[in-house]
Amino acid sequence: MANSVRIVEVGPRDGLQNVKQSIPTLTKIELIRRLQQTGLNTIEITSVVSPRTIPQLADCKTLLANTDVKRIVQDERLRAPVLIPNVKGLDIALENNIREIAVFVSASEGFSKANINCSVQQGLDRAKAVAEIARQRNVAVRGYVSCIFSCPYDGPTPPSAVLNSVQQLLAMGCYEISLGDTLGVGVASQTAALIKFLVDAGVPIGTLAGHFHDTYGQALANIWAAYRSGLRVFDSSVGGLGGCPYAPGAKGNVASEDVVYMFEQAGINTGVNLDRLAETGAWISEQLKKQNESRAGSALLAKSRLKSGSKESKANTTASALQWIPQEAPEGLKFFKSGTNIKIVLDRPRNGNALTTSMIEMLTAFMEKIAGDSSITRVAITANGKFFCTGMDLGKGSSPVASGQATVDAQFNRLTKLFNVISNAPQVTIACVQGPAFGGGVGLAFACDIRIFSKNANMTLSEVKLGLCPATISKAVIRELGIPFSREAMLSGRTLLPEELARLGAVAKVVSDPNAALDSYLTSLKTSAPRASGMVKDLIKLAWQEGAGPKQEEGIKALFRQMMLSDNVESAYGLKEFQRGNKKVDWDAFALSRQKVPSKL
Ligand SMILES: CC(C)(COP(=O)([O-])OP(=O)([O-])OC[C@H]1O[C@@H](n2cnc3c(N)ncnc32)[C@H](O)[C@@H]1OP(=O)([O-])[O-])[C@@H](O)C(=O)NCCC(=O)NCCSC(=O)C[C@@](C)(O)CC(=O)[O-]
Repeated sequence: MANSVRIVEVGPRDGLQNVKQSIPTLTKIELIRRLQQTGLNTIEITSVVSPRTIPQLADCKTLLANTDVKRIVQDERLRAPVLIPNVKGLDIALENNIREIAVFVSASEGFSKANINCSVQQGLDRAKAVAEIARQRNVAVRGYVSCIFSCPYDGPTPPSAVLNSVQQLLAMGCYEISLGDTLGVGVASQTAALIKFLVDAGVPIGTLAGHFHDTYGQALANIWAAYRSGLRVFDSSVGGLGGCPYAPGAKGNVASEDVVYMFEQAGINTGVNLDRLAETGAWISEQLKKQNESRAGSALLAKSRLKSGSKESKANTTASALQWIPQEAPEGLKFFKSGTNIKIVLDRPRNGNALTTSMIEMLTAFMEKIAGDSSITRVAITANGKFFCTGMDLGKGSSPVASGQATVDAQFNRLTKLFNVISNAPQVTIACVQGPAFGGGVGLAFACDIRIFSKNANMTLSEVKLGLCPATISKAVIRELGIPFSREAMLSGRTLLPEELARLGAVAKVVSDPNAALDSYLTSLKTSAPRASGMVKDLIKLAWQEGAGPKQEEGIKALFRQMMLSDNVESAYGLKEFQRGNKKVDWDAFALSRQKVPSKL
């Protein structure tokens, strides 16, 4: 037996089309982007359908026109089929340079009539018209046959009916036929028997794929039986997204995480990063406010939370432990959300979390994105591994040091933008420094409003030892440490210890468990009103930038007016709560209740 299989991820199409609530296009695009980062090499991205037939995919044109989706579709390593019902849909796909499509037919008359309002043969003729044009345009075509075991209208499906559809789809040029147990009623013995029937009738085993739904909990057993019968391609849906329109409340597609787990545990390679897939399943389930239907995904995430050690697990057992939901994870970074809090984790531990060009840009873009999101009130920055951050990437071939003028200017702009966007964030920013920081890493921590330090963390403004100077970070460093201390620290390049930084007031807490301390600090800030916190930040900025001048006076007056005037909903609410005896207002609940535009996270 070959020891690898190909997983065809159908979540963004088959999964989402069965979800009841409306899903923002950006969420769909983000799902596709995350799936691509798991190593999956086939992702069915959408279906070009009439908005009336499938309202959930009404935004297919917008999605296909999106630049991120276009880039993903053109990625040579990826198959990104789009399901096409007719020639009109194909035209739209071709306009968007789709390189692969899928056509679909039913093996049973009743389902064909109900699903696409025509007979099986008419459906096959329609698929043929689409496939022929696609083939002429060098577009690969995949075929689906639904109701391989049973039809909700006609009952059991004869294997000969499946064979007829498979043979016609192959004849029209489909390179692969996915056999769909649409109702999820089949069992392993039926799966093996059907595959044998098809192969005995001359269907090459290498052209078949399995598409199993989990209505009766049989999907994995069917997949394993199909694998043992020689199939090497399986459709599945991340987080078990989807459902069965004929069995309300029943589970839909088998979860991709469960399939990957099963094969990888059996030593059969899927090429998929299961941890990333599990995080994606949890993320999309959270976005859709639904239960994560993947058992393997849920179990792996629970285990990794425990494993991430005494630190996180201990934190999670304390009263103030926060539940962090994974969000985007661009290279070298991980973003999490918990209520109105965001946690950014530098995640390039092998290189001490040194800041690559892409990390700086992604971090800046993320901070810019959340700056306008009134439902986010705090942002924490922390890191994985031994170091918090070893500063600018100094690696051979990746460092912009000793380059041409344009590269140097671009790096200056990049770093300046990053430190500015953090310094000017409307949210309260907290650096949770879990290990030593160097150069730009020190800048990152000092660009934040507040710092929590692990006992083994420290800071080194090491630039001078490398023949460099702490240029772009100096604004934030001098602001927080003051001129005499900064001068000595920068000139000596010595290690600054947590206690001396705490004595200066530059570090709020020195703790043995920084993750737990971060969670509990964030929880304690629930009683600080978000707009008032923004005003505090403005006051500090006025003192620092306009110290004792007329502009400081004017700025303070403007802020005073803002807080006192009757149209300040926050102070009006705070006062009302105080007068009714509530001394601990939950400002997170207030922020979420006032959110007008849905959060993009
Ligand atoms: C951190 C220790 C003490 C660990 O010292 P160690 O424990 O002996 O470990 P190591 O030196 O073997 O480092 C572990 C891995 O991290 C990598 N690494 C580590 N740092 C970086 C880095 N910056 N860029 C790229 N890679 C880095 C290092 O190359 C190695 O990777 P491997 O060789 O195993 O593949 C040592 O590696 C070290 O001294 N690193 C340099 C730290 C430093 O001086 N950073 C300042 C950078 S300059 C800067 O940030 C300029 C800026 C932004 O401030 C200018 C401005 O303000 O405008």
